[in-house]
Amino acid sequence: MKQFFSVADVDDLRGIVEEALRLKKDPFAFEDLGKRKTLGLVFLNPSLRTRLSTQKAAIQLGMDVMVMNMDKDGWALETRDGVAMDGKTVEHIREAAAVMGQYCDVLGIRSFPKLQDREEDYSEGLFKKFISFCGVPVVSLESATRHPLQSLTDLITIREHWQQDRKPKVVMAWGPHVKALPQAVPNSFSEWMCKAQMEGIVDFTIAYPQGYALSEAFTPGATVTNTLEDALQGADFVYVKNWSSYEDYGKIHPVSEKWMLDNGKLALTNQAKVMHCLPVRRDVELASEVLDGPNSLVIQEASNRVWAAQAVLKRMLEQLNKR
Ligand SMILES: NCCC[C@H](NC(=O)CCC(=O)O)C(=O)O
Ligand SMILES: NC(=O)OP(=O)(O)O
Repeated sequence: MKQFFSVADVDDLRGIVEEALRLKKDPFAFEDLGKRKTLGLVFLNPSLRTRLSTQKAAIQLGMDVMVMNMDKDGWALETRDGVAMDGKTVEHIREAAAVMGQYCDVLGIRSFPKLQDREEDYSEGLFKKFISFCGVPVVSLESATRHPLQSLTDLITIREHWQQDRKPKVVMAWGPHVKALPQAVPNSFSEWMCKAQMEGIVDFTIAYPQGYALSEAFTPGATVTNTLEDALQGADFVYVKNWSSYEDYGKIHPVSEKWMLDNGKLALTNQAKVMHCLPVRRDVELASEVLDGPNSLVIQEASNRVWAAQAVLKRMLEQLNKR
């Protein structure tokens, strides 16, 4: 694996999930694979889970890890080409990425969308430039439009909690929030679930209020509804997430119906397990009675971030060692 940016970088969905679950059973089975290899994690935005789980995964593979909080500790980064840097930016991504590629064998980068210009965000310009200038394999730690380590984790978590013969009904349900959030997590979850649906692993439904449709590029084959109660009927997993409007890009539309998942709404499901990528705003996005209740998987889900990252890094190291 040379990059991990989207579901398209994985050619065997079932295979990578089983690989991650084997690593969970035997975390140090490949502790020499990453010996004398360095992982660099570059953050342009905050992170708890991605930062710690990816470090832990790398350490368990024997790698050394360096973390750069570019937003706080780095020079102000210029990403545009063809501009004289006579303003606030100090260093161009061309040099910054190339230099980090000299120090590291694998790099990860987190860069959220600005939510101002849809075309700019959805072009993934910063991520693509980082890949082309650093010259080493790159793992997305959440880009403008996707969060593949989270989505792989989510598929692993569903697989782990589903032992029945029939396919589980997985519902991604929009939840309220106080501010405009990216579409990266829901785009990515949908992209992974649509592929899983095509491979006969799940049935996938998305529920959101009017005005919150995602880009159709991320939802091929998904069942879509604007009624939360309809979606929840018979659900085996409910994946709660807020996102801002894609159509009216980055905006929040007032929603009159109650969209926060609480125990009353959860009762409509097939005793569904409840998932969320975290961080979550309690009693805004998701009721604390659900988060603290027996159906919540959020902590196991966060725990599984380690195995998703370890499976991805293992594949990258195997590719590097072939050279
Ligand atoms: N990495 C997981 C989610 C990150 C981000 N959430 C946030 O920015 C939450 C911010 C807040 O609640 O103020 C998102 O939704 O894409
Ligand atoms: N779920 C997730 O990516 O969490 P962090 O933003 O804390 O890394």
